[in-house]
Amino acid sequence: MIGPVSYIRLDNLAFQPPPATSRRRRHPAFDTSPPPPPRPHDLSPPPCSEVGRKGIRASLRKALTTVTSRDASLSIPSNIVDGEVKALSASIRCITGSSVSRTFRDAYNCKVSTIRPLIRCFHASVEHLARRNDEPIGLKTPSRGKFVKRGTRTQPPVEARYVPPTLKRTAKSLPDRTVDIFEGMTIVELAKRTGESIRVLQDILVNVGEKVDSEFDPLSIDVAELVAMEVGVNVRRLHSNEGAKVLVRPAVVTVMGHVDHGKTSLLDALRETSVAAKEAGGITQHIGAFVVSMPSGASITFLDTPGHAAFSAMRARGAAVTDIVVLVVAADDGVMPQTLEAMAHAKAAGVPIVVAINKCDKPAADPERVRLQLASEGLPLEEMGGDVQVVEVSAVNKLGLDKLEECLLLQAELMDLKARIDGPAQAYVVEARLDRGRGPLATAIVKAGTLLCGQHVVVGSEWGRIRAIRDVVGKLTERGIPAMPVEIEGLRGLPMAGDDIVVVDSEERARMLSAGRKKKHEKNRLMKVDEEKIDTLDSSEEEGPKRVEMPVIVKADVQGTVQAVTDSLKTLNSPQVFVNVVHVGVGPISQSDVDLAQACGACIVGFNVRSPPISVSQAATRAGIKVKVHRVIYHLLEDMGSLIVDKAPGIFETHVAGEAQILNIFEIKGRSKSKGEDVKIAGCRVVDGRLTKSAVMRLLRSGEVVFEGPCASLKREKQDVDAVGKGNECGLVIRNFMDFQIGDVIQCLEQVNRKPKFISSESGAVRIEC
Ligand SMILES: Nc1nc2c(ncn2[C@@H]2O[C@H](COP(=O)(O)OP(=O)(O)OP(=O)(O)O)[C@@H](O)[C@H]2O)c(=O)[nH]1
Repeated sequence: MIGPVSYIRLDNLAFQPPPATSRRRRHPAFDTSPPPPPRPHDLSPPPCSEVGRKGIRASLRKALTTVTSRDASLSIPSNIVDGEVKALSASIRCITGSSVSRTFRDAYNCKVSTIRPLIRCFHASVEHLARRNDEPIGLKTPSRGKFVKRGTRTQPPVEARYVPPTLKRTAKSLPDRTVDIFEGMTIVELAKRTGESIRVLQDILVNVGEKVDSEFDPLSIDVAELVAMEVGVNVRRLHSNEGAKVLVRPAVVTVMGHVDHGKTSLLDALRETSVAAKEAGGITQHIGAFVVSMPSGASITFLDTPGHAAFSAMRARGAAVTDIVVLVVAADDGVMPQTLEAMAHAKAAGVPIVVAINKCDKPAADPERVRLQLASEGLPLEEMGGDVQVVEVSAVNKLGLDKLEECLLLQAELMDLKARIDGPAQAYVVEARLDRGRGPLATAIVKAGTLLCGQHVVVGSEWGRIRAIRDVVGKLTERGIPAMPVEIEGLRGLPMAGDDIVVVDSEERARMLSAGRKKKHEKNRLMKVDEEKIDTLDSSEEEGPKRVEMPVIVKADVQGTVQAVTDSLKTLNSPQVFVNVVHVGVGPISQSDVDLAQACGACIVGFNVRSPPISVSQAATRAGIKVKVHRVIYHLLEDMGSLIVDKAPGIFETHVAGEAQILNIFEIKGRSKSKGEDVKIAGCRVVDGRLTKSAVMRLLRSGEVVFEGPCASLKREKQDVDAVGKGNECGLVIRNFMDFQIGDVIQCLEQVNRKPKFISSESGAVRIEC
């Protein structure tokens, strides 16, 4: 389970300016300082034997004091995970502007080989801390903090302190920079784009086992990606079309629109005119895409995943798979929230829209109203002088389909869609699933080049050698060409919708690139979890109740639904409960899911998967793990919503449970049980609700609160009672209060725990309201 991020503060350490001989890149904040005094002689490396004993933290502190060589209030997360030493190294780099090895070398002013034991000690200390820690994740690489200098140009800084970045800024430090890389680029070019020094890149090259003689030697695009990933930037692979054969390619089209406006019906109707239906006499289509051929010989590739989830997922990974969006709007219903959402998606992705006004056969159909609505939403329709084509169709009666196809062809022609057909393929995953017999299968759209059987590929962070390629009807084929939907077999793991497919030279390269991407992916994931936590943290801090975490494991039939379910679950995050998706996977719920759930106290959510085998269900029941399997996303969210509501601590509120009026006052001498003091009893009549003995009483006089305190005694006709209802008379004593007056009002205050509510809107959006 993820615990809160805690920090070991290394404050108040003595300021030790860097040595005069230091070759370290110095921070501007230190540039005005006088020549630093010679390095103290007592900086001898701590003995390695310290590691592993109780002095671990002290050893780390000492190592860091030495490394940073200055007053460093560096925050080191105490829950560093194994393998995250790099992140700590990054914070060292952030402070000193240099790598750990180099910082040590500079601090000791000697060769790295001489102080290697100290560096090892440092790494071992961190790793040991990581292993000892129960909280497995939650580390953030500190983003660059800033140095605050005290002192002026003439006066040397008396205090220079590294101010660690705030939690919020740290979490926002997700690597969002993307650089373009291409085959044959040099280290110099890569250094320019990534902003790293040539020297650092050369070191990384050596680490990844690549030998480059000169900084002007061309790098392969895979090596460039590996190096770029190591310095923490995202990459976009550019492929040159120079000298390649470029041909017109079919358009790839996605259908989007509001719930129930007829997306599936329209795709079904179009599919009937598709190649698959014609070739195989209407057999069930094999993969999540189909191709419609026109009499002119042109064709259109339709992606068979209506809805926004897959589209957003692809766009999030920068996969420009879709060329055109068909926006389906029901003629009777008009523009609805998800219509606008789809428009926004297409606009953000820069993808042109063709509008299909559906259900025109219905008596209540009003296509003109839809046109006006779309125009008022800023969509420049062709009929109104814009460039967005509109077609009236009826998916059920199959009317207007040929017109829609014509419009799509025209749009494709306007876009002049061309692709290189020679050379290594550039492709994107549309959908991925696990087949029992054939292993991971990915439906992909080739965007350029040719994908061949036998090629080594890296797909997202998975890799494999293509064992078989199948076309839309499941027929084996040797190659995949631009805009052709294919299913590939032979991957080692399951990729995700939107992942890119990269062809590499060898298995070794594929393994290496895949490992690099996995590492980066995991790092990003951890940072994202922190960012999500922090996003809703502010309000929870103000309101008081401590935020609890609900770990969840998501299993679904295909990768696209895994993503959709995960994204939907995140919408249920609230200041009181944080839904933490700790693991996702494709396929049925297995024993290992139950084991994981038990280890981290998670519940398991299955969507569109078979119920788990009896042995697995029994194991889950024994371990007290909640397993929820659903086929309708709304039911799943509703179910999870009630779990979240149960788990939420709620907010305690004071509630007036009853009201009484004082009619008489009795004074009894020496009656107090503890001290034998006098006691005053208020004789009251309950005028509203009820008074309970366990509650707090509030005394009001002329509407003003005079006193609040616990009830010391509540009696009815000399009998002690727990509660008195409306209309009854009673005698009441309030602890430490005797100044009753006839006519005063006594309110009975009870604490009520207000739990959050699960709210669902008409458009299907859900949320938890606190
Ligand atoms: N009369 C009429 N009904 C239609 C037409 N197209 C779809 N429908 C009906 O509208 C309902 C919803 O159609 P779907 O194709 O499931 O709509 P959808 O947009 O895919 O729905 P979601 O997948 O839930 O978002 C079904 O009952 C269809 O029969 C049409 O052209 N005319």
